[in-house]
Amino acid sequence: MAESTIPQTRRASELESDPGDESCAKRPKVDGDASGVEYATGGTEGVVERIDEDLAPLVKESTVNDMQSNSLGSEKNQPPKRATKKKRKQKEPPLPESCSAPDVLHQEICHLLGREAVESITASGGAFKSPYPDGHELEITIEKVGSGGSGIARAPGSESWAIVVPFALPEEKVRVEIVGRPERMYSNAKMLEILQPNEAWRDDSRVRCQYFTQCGGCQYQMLSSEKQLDLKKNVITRAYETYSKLPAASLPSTEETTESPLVYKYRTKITPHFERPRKSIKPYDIKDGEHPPWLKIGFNLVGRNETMDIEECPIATDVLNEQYKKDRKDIAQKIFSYKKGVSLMYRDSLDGSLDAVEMMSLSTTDRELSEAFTKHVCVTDQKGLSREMVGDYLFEYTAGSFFQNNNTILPLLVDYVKDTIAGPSTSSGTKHPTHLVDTYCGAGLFAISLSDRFEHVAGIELSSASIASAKRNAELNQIPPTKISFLAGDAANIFDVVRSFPPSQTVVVIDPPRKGCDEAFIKQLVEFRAATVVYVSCNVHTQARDVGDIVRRTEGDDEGRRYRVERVRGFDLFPQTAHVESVAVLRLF
Ligand SMILES: C[S@@+](CC[C@H](N)C(=O)[O-])C[C@H]1O[C@@H](n2cnc3c(N)ncnc32)[C@H](O)[C@@H]1O
Repeated sequence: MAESTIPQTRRASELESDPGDESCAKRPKVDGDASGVEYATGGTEGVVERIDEDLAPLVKESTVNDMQSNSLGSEKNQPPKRATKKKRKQKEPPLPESCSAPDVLHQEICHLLGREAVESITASGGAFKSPYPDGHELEITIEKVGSGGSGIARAPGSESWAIVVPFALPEEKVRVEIVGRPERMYSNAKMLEILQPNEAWRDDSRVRCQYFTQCGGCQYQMLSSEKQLDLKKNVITRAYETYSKLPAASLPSTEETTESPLVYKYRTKITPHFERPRKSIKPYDIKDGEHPPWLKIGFNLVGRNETMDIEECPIATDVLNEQYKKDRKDIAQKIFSYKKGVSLMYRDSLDGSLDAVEMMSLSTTDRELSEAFTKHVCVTDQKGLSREMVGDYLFEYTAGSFFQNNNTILPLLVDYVKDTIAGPSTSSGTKHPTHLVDTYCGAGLFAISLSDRFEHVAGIELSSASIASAKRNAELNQIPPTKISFLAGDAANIFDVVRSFPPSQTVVVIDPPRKGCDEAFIKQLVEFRAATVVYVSCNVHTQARDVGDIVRRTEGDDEGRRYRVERVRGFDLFPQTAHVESVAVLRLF
């Protein structure tokens, strides 16, 4: 197993091209070639770190400042206009793409201010006309927490403007400073002082990280676990209300969010980054142990595309922090040798010194005694091999490719899917489905973990590296190829492969990246009409959109076989942050 003390690095721009890292946008169209050919992809990652969804800029240019400077200037004292220099009309930025983080926030602001009011202000050209300039200080009372984790308030004395404040809680009276240009119907603000805390929710003694409120990674460290779980449940409910477009009566109540067994030290992958020194800094010998004050290695500052220096991350596992701290020293020593900015990768793995086949052949007692099942190491090479157990199954995958980032909650997630597949028992007893299709299967997490319940299992995944891992994982877990098969390709291609699977005895698991499923996939899924569909997602907004689409497409079916949403539940894969993993179960009736 590749385990390296020198971090293998690549530029942030390369990481950003990973398919799994795409933030939610318009439903993707299928690429020209959907023929089942292999697509070579790099590593993938379902959850984007460091994003502050509430503060993600809608547009870079054209805000009220520009518009006002164009419209408010008095004609009297202006020099005569030159006939050749025509004033360019400022265009308002387009609405954010449906389901994107800015759109989710926009919908929440519409809900707060009233949709009609927002529409009429937008029609009159006032959507970017803030009552406040950058730097203005004021006192406000927070009304709610947005899905991205920030507090949202109505501007005092104004029914038509909102203020978004990270780390502020409902009912809190806070003094804030407006930062930056206005966004559509709101200003961003930073909290200066909490004048009246929400004592029922806030307890700052819970905060474990010295960088909390500066780093953009966590939003909720001041909250109890129960409150975090509750907020995430509400995010799911709101997402379905807003994006599924299904009648409220047809939706089940969102179940209680499943808590992560570890709420700190759970994160098994982190990707801190740093920039090369500015050209104005002349190279010099850095003393042993010195960390130049201008060198920032870490994660983004909240709401900014700027790195802050971070020595450790308390939500990451111990082995990751140990290796990272060591590497920071090495990087500082040789910082002038870097010609480009670098994204580092740290992946927690079981120690790979014992051969995987040998490891899996150990008896239960020997497993309990063997370090192979307990000793953790840190893998820093994107192409290195990482290894982890989920329940009784062993998974190996290349460290830079997709694997879920919180090992402690995975058995709970897998068991929920397993139990829910069985369906409600009937008077004639429950007949368990016999066939499983795992789409967007990565290294085979669901296909392999659920395989003991099925006669035949098929998985599909775009990344050929992940498919190679899935095949190897099936072997390691002694699942014969006559029972399980994996295909590299676009998810929609699986429906050609599983023609022999009886739909009434088949479960389809869907676990796409943040952008959700494309139309070709949904169309074929609906045509296939599996008895049960389990949709796992790290972006509940695209999930709600897709689930609504699936259900609507089966309305009016001649044979009356429609999908209904039977269950929806969140899993807290990312405690202390506003992210939630959501599982929806659709059953054909
Ligand atoms: C959120 S991950 C889920 C992986 C896996 N189910 C797991 O839990 O480990 C999404 C996966 O979808 C893959 N993917 C992205 N676009 C795809 C497509 N069009 N067809 C098939 N797989 C795709 C990514 O490579 C990534 O492995």
